Amino acid sequence: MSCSDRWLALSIGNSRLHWAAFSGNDLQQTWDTPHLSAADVQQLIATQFTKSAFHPSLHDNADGAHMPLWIASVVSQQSLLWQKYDAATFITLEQVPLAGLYPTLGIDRAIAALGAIAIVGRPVLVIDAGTALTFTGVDGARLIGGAILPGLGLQFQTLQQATAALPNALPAALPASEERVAPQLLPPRWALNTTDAIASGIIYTLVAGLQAFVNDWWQQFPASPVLLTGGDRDRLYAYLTATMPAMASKLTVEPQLIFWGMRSVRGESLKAES
Ligand SMILES: Nc1ncnc2c1ncn2[C@@H]1O[C@H](COP(=O)(O)OP(=O)(O)O)[C@@H](O)[C@H]1O
Ligand SMILES: CC(C)(COP(=O)(O)O)[C@@H](O)C(=O)NCCC(=O)O
Ligand SMILES: [K+]
Repeated sequence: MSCSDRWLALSIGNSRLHWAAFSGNDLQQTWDTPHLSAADVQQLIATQFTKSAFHPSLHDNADGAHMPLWIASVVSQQSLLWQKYDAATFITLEQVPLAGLYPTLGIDRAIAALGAIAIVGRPVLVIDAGTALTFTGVDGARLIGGAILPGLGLQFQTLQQATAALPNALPAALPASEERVAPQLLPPRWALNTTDAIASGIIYTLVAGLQAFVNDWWQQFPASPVLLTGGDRDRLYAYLTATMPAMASKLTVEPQLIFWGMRSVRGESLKAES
């Protein structure tokens, strides 16, 4: 692969930015950053992403050509900052080859569904445990539909913000090695202190709701793969494993769905050009 095959994928979510460095179709690195200021973006463009604080894999990006940047954003204030970058491509729903998309569907959901199709085929259900938690189901080449609710972090935050006496009781994340096998991370359902009571209410309700959506999906599409992605995927998977191990064992955690989807969109777009 020559340097000119390198490109960046940027998925702009409501909490943060998700980056991937590709060489052609090979995903080489992924990392997350906070949302950027206009000055940050200008500097990244001016230095062609080689700024030391940015990402080590890009330090040798010095071949002169502007690094292609494919952007999928659900936060317009953040994507607008890249509008003057001549090597940026903004992915829109028109570039997603699925029928039944409605105009206000989040591009992240459409692209994650494409990514899921690319790796496991269809029908497939994507659960994105991000700022919002979303269900997005596709069959054949059509969006079946989905649902949106406050994500795990947001449920804890909003309860704290809207009440006078409640703390933010989001349990600390476990070290990665322990995350998938840690039943002790669950609070008792019938809690006897405030922190546990909040965690119990949010977590047991969330996993019960998730089970209801997944079971309904499997009634319509028996044995369809169900993929779990987003920043809270490991935490949620740990809760599911602890509460409903049989269901959890049939779900697949896939951190990079959005990038597989962006790779598909780019591939189709390059094919159409040539
Ligand atoms: N470093 C982090 N910064 C922000 N959120 C994080 C971080 N690590 C884990 N999370 C969890 O990820 C969730 C956000 O998911 P993510 O997929 O990153 O968001 P989005 O794509 O909507 O910006 C939060 O609810 C939070 O609990
Ligand atoms: C539902 C979302 C807020 C999820 O965003 P995220 O949690 O990934 O930051 C985003 O996909 C969005 O703004 N969707 C538009 C509404 C819809 O999908 O119907
Ligand atoms: K997301």
